[in-house]
Amino acid sequence: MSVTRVELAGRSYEVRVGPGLLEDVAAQCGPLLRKKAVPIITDANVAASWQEAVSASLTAAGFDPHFLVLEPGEATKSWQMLEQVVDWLLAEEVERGDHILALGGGVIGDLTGFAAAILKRGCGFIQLPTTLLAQVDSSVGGKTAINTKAGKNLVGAFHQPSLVLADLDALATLPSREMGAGYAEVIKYGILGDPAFFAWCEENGARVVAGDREAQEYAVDQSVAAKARIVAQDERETTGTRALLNLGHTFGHALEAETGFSERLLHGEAVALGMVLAARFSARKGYISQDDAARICAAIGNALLTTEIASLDLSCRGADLVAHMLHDKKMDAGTLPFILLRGIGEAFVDKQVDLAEVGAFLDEELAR
Ligand SMILES: NC(=O)c1ccc[n+]([C@@H]2O[C@H](COP(=O)([O-])OP(=O)(O)OC[C@H]3O[C@@H](n4cnc5c(N)ncnc54)[C@H](O)[C@@H]3O)[C@@H](O)[C@H]2O)c1
Ligand SMILES: O=C(O)C(=O)C[C@@H](O)[C@H](O)[C@H](O)COP(=O)(O)O
Ligand SMILES: [Zn+2]
Repeated sequence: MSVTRVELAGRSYEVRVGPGLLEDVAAQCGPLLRKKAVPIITDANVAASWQEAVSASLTAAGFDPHFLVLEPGEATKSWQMLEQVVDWLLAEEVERGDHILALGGGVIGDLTGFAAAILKRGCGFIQLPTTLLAQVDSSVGGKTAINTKAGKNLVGAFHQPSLVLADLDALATLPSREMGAGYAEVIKYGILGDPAFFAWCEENGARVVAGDREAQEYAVDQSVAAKARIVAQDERETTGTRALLNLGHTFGHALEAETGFSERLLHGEAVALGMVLAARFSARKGYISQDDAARICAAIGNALLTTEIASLDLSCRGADLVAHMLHDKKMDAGTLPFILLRGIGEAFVDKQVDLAEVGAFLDEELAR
């Protein structure tokens, strides 16, 4: 098992990565569980594969696990589900000093984390991420949120977990499309800040997605270390450092909104397309070479991810995607900062982007 600490004044916590962590959840969570009853939020797909193991570990240690099993999918990050979760936690008599367990992917982690942030003005929670995406990204760093009609993650809070247990065994039951989507957030760390890791991804990305355990372990460890470093520097995205983790997301969230937050386009798939667009737009602006943009597209495509928005068959124009972007949380006094690239491993925040130019660029991409 490897351990990375997310260093935050007074609220540091461990991210443990390794096999067998869900089967050992009772011992791993140890003193964080103060009461016999343990509230656990999960979804039906995760429950089918992992509820029994988690339940057995807790029961054997004298705990009484109580599960709330939700519908899988992005639509679960909603006001309605938040209300259901909060009402259930209140009925469970969860107190501020208690910990709620989030067993699942980013949807369950973001929703449970937000419920924990607002329940009794803030109680504890533990992330048990079961997707590649959640292990490398969403379980670490304390961004929690739900979606609203206006867009992605628009209501939420920064609320850090007390512990993250990333069990590599969980990846064995993950559908391959979800593995590809998670891989987008892995290669993101290379593209935004680590050319050596990007080169490793070029060589090994296909192995990660195909389920090679050694490659997955390396990818998760490197990603968690990168995210922990950035979050420790800029927890609340105020200095610009954490904003780099939004590489591909301004384009990506607009694509998710346009496709109705549906199965048509998963978050990671949208981020993959968004990073391709950020790379091509950076090349168009002369910030990076066409060769580097092509290298980024090829590395993303190698992991079986779609790299052309034209393949989505959207019936919209560039300006419609730009309209979605105006809800981006990075909007600042009428300008929208974009995360662009000066090179592979050199992302930066560009506050001078002309949205009309973005619209025209997207019209070309939609027609490619
Ligand atoms: N908070 C953050 O920093 C952050 C970072 C990245 C993404 N996100 C959010 O995360 C969400 C996407 O997360 P995701 O990709 O994990 O999606 P998800 O939570 O919807 O999980 C993907 C699918 O895999 C299933 N699943 C999960 N684990 C499984 C397992 N081990 N075996 C079998 N099936 C399993 C789920 O039921 C679901 O159908 C988006 O809402 C995105 O906005 C948040
Ligand atoms: O942790 C961060 O910071 C990120 O930006 C990680 C992203 O992968 C994640 O999708 C995040 O939720 C997007 O941030 P948002 O602030 O645009 O919702
Ligand atoms: Zn993301």
